[in-house]
Amino acid sequence: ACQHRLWPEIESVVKQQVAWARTGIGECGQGWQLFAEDGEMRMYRREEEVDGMAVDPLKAVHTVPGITGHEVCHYFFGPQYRYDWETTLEQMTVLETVSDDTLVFLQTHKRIWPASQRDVLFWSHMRKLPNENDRDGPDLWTVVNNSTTHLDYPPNVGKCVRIYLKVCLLCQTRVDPPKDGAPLTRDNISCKITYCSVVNPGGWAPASVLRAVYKREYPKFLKRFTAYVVNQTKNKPIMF
Ligand SMILES: CCCCCc1ccc(-c2ccc(S(=O)(=O)CCO)cc2)cc1[C@H]1C[C@H]1c1ccccn1
Repeated sequence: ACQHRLWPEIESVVKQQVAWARTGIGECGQGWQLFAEDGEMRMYRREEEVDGMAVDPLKAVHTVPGITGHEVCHYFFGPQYRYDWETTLEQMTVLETVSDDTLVFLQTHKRIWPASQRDVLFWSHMRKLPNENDRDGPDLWTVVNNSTTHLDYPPNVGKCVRIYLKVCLLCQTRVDPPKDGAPLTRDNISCKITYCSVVNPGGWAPASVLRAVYKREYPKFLKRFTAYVVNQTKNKPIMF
């Protein structure tokens, strides 16, 4: 995979996205609005427009007991699970298997009235990262999704407007070992999740419609996805 045409871009985008995900909300400077809260989940957005279109950056943080960062990234990255948790997905195709940790997807999402239907073409890369802050702590895991091109699927040819996105899911496992030195169970682990996304809707869509869609869909997506991972892993050995 190191000699693949996408490799240089993957390297630089992953480093940039992970650094961005690691930057706390406070450090990011002002402009972040908390727009959704549910238990441990906090969702922030910043109102930004490009060519009159809302492309509001989103940053969500969540802590989920009983699962690891590797498990969260495994179920987010794997195409075989996506229809189970991605409610707005209409069609998903793996266009290219670059390597076992890098895929190219084409997805069409359900049309959201009154905007026209959207599709998105992106590479998706999953990677384990060394835990810089705590050398003997568990590693971090990340999945980065970044819009790309594919000669056979030029944008805006069919009925769908091509959107452009950059997404980073960064996961940090936390282990609280049992006092009595008993073996680890899922009661002793939790995962701190940071989900960052910037979605450019491609063609025109009213900012009010886009903002209403994001406000409704993002909290739903993160809650449904994390509940899915808890349910899929609860009777399986812990995947660190
Ligand atoms: C007028 C609406 C235009 C935008 C429609 C649209 C398209 C793609 C996407 C999207 C595509 C990929 C990702 S992901 O994180 O890489 C996971 C893999 O699927 C995430 C979100 C979102 C939305 C917007 C529905 C809104 C929405 C928001 C969160 C989740 C689902 N839907």
